[in-house]
Amino acid sequence: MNDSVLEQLDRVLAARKTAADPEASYVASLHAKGLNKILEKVGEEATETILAAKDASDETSRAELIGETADLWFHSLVMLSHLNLSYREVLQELERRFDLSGHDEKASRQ
Ligand SMILES: N=c1c2ncn([C@@H]3O[C@H](COP(=O)(O)OP(=O)(O)OP(=O)(O)O)[C@@H](O)[C@H]3O)c2ncn1[C@@H]1O[C@H](COP(=O)(O)O)[C@@H](O)[C@H]1O
Repeated sequence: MNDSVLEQLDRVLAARKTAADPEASYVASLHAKGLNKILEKVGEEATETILAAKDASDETSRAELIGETADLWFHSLVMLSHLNLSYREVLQELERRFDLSGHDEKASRQ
């Protein structure tokens, strides 16, 4: 597999935005319902992630936290796609902050 999962998902999300039946595709149904519905889902998944994290004591609940975080990331990607943005801009921003922080140098000095 050459492409990352994010890259592959990005392509699927782009295709669902323009050429998919909302009856057959969950992502197309979110786009058809509009930004407010997508933001509602992001909020719901963020709350579910927080609740799962507060209860992440054993293997089962930690697996639930991973699942909720995946739902949150997924719905955040749909939100970005709806607004003609993608994970790439977010990664660029994280890279920029990482470069600015001089992270490696600081850590090795401690
Ligand atoms: N990664 C996901 C993914 N993660 C979560 N979900 C869906 O997100 C929803 C999560 O919402 P909830 O847990 O609140 O469940 P719900 O009560 O059914 O949701 P609502 O009725 O409130 O909308 C579920 O319907 C999940 O199926 C996803 N749906 C799709 N994908 C990816 O998106 C691709 C395109 O999907 P389609 O557009 O459906 O073809 C797929 O190939 C997958 O790779």
